[in-house]
Amino acid sequence: MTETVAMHAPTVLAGLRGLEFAKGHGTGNDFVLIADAEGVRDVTDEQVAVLCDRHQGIGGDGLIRAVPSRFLPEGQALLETDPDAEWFMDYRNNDGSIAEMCGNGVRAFVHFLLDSSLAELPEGGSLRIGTRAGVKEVTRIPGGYAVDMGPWGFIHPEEAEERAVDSIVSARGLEGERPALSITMGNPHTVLALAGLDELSALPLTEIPTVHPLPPHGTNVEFVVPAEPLVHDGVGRVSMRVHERGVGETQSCGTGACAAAAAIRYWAGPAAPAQWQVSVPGGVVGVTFLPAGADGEHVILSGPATIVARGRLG
Ligand SMILES: N[C@@H](CCC[C@H](N)C(=O)O)C(=O)O
Repeated sequence: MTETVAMHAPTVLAGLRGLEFAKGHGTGNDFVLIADAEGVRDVTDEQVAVLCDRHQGIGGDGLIRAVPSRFLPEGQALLETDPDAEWFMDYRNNDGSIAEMCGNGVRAFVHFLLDSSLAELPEGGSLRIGTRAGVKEVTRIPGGYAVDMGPWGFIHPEEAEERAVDSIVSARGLEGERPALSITMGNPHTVLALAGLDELSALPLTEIPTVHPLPPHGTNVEFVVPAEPLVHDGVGRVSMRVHERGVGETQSCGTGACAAAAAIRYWAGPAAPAQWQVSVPGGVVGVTFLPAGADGEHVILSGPATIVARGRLG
């Protein structure tokens, strides 16, 4: 569906008058997307926050600017070793803060490039996309996109390897402090397992959970419940809700789903499968762990991406 939306932009948006945008999502994780082919639309933190506001703006969990890598210092650095990374995903959380990576966002980003005729991609073909967490290869698959998210890692490797948990989380509505594991997917995540789906659905997630020790740049927090049985037809299954850094609760988090699967798989031990299905309030995403290479175990995230509307700022 394509429709035109006219906004009465407050003063803060005055400089963006006439800017074309799209609204898209991946499993309910929603974004305002803008194309900046000339590298001239450096949206301020305040403008991001207003555009993403669900009452005074367009509304979204984040804003994504599609800009040629050559216009950003971070992008130029990537082009030196990866000249195919023509486009850069400039991702911002809905409070205006910068995040290194967004798994649902990078699928929506590629879908937006195709929908805007800024790139072409046959099914089975791939694009290399610059992000603040390095270049990600995005492959078009039936019904969506599969992203090589790069290797996962522990944020506190010594503690994680010694005790299988490395931090403590408390959250409103959750009884007591719970052990957790902090994992990087380029951006930070802290994963804790709950007793069951009742406990998961009862969480209000209206306040930022407390994590100790807090990773240096804050963290996204994933509350997960492994399915029973955990593995069905060779696929591991987990339900997840997330409180995102710089956003609040979202319907889905792609990097969070990868971190959740990595934690549950680590806790389950060496017999755990490589393929996982992560159910989130906004749908289901797939997570697959590739055999370990020189830089660790790469994680493939797969799922849909949709553009629901296009418009122009008034
Ligand atoms: N929803 C995203 C993650 C977005 C960034 C996150 N809030 C952070 O600050 O790290 C995803 O799909 O990965």
